[in-house]
Amino acid sequence: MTETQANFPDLKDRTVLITGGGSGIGAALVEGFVQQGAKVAFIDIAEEPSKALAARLSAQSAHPVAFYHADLRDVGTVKSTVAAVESDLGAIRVLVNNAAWDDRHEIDTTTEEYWDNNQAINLKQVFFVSQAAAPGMRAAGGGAIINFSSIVFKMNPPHLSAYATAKAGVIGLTKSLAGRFGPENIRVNAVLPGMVVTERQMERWLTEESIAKTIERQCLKHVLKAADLVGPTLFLASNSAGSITAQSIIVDGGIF
Ligand SMILES: NC(=O)c1ccc[n+]([C@@H]2O[C@H](COP(=O)([O-])OP(=O)(O)OC[C@H]3O[C@@H](n4cnc5c(N)ncnc54)[C@H](O)[C@@H]3O)[C@@H](O)[C@H]2O)c1
Repeated sequence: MTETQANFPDLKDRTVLITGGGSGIGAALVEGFVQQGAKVAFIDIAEEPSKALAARLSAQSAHPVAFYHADLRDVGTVKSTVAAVESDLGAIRVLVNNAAWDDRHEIDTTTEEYWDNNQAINLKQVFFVSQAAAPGMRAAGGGAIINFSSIVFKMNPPHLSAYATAKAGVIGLTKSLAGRFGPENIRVNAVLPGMVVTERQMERWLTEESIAKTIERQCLKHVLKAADLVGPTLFLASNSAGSITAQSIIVDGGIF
């Protein structure tokens, strides 16, 4: 794990919204922005771990960490939750679209309902959260949106067709939003993690053997942890990346 010691003074007191901030990479991002002195809000569907995280970090934060319980698949809920964040913390200047659901499925048995649900969490909400946050960013003079994609869509994954489709879509969406919002000083970039070993990944998909196989493919021979995504995300959110937009940064230890 690489710990970030970076300090981005312009992130201090900035309103930051992170989707899926209750666990895994999202929770590390919430903590990373808190350490910069930002006003951090996060949305998650998982209530208990999110409440615990917000309580733990609020105790060490310059600003209380605000958790909003919401299901991002519902566009009406997205709109009302973003409006609540703005009303409580002011215009969102940094948006990190991190929430996702990396479920595996068989092509032969995939239903229309499954497909639509998968796109709703992995792609559709990324557009609608961005749409909801953009007017406030624009009125405040600009901002940064960071969308979480994945390297997996480049790897021909046999059981992830819906997720891989959505994650490739996130790249297209990133470039389109960057084109539309650039004149308004809103930068939009994507981050593509490789294999990041989180508690959930260990519970659901990873084994010691599969981890070893991936490390073999990486140039860097260490296991990537959630904290490894914090530095690149802070950088893209900060004024240090002020001329970077419409880009994708791969954080995979050197598989691609
Ligand atoms: N972990 C990895 O190896 C890896 C690899 C490549 C890309 N990524 C991407 O990085 C991001 C974070 O990955 P992670 O492994 O921490 O993900 P995760 O699945 O562990 O966490 C995602 C968070 O989103 C929340 N969430 C899920 N559905 C929701 C909904 N309908 N409404 C609101 N919140 C919801 C979950 O409760 C969870 O807290 C994701 O976009 C993922 O696709 C992760």
